[in-house]
Amino acid sequence: MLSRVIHARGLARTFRKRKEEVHAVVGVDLDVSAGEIVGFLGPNGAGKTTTLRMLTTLLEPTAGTATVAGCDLRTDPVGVRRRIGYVSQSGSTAPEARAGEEVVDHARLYGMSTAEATERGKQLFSELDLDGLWERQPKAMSGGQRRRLDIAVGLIHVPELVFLDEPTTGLDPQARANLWDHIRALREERGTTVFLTTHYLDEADALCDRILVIDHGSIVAEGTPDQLKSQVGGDVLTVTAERPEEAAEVARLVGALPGAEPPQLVETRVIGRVPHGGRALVELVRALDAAGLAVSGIESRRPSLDDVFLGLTGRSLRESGGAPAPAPEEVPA
Ligand SMILES: Nc1ncnc2c1ncn2[C@@H]1O[C@H](COP(=O)(O)OP(=O)(O)OP(=O)(O)O)[C@@H](O)[C@H]1O
Repeated sequence: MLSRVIHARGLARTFRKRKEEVHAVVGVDLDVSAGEIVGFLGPNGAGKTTTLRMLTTLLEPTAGTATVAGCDLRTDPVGVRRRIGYVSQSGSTAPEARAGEEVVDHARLYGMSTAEATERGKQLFSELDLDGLWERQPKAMSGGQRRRLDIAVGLIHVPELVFLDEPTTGLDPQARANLWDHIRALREERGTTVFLTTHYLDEADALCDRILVIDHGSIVAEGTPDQLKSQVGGDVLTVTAERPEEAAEVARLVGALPGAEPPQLVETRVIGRVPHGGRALVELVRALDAAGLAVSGIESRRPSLDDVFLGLTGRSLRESGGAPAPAPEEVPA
């Protein structure tokens, strides 16, 4: 069995603001194995950053226990800090400093010599596509370069586990995909364990081996992206009636498909859930034909992580600032 790099039980944090109590995290259990890339997904205010700040010793839990990188969070926070890297949402580099100096200064805090830190820093710059930027000030870098510099700072002391808080927020799609490659390379080439928070469903889907979904301070689901999607069950069927007055009849036929759940009708669009999209499509086309009903579009798609999220939290991640789910394939009728 792979060794466990994070093992947390009942981790909780309550904030007290004047007389009000905010239960930001209420009893989180989580396990992360060595070499995993785990995504921590949740809407705004769900408790992601608070959990991360507890696991990285920046915030004391109100309750619960955890070992992180083999050290107890409460009794050996210094041991935890030595073994982990943490890249916060805002990053940690001063805009006026020289990039290389920032990295070396950070390494010196961990007891590395300047020579050792420079060598390792230059190697990291090369791995993270920052060649030629050693003397550059962060304020004169692109958003993607600055984010990769934050990651270089977080990795300079060769941590076995790195926490990334929303690593790609604010980056353009190309810079995001580029950073995903670098995060994958960390695991492939160094065996680094990565625990990251994200708002982006496509990021969690493309990058993470496993996803934990947090809402209102508790973990409400976990699994591989495919496992989570299969929890929703079946396929999503969308049919658009050509004539508005026939939409209700189209909905009736969709609802009558074997194993179908009652469909939703949104203007002329009928959205249903069926156990097997492919089979249902064939039956539906026949039934529509026999009833003389015209449709302008008909599609079947696998549930997206957004469908999972909607089912679990009653909110769409898209509404809470996430990226749109990939577009479904349209099958012209
Ligand atoms: N220092 C604090 N004092 C009081 N309440 C806080 C504090 N920090 C966080 N909270 C509250 O705790 C809850 C969880 O916040 P947290 O930042 O962990 O959420 P999040 O999932 O990281 O959100 P986001 O995606 O917006 O970053 C929120 O209701 C937030 O307002």
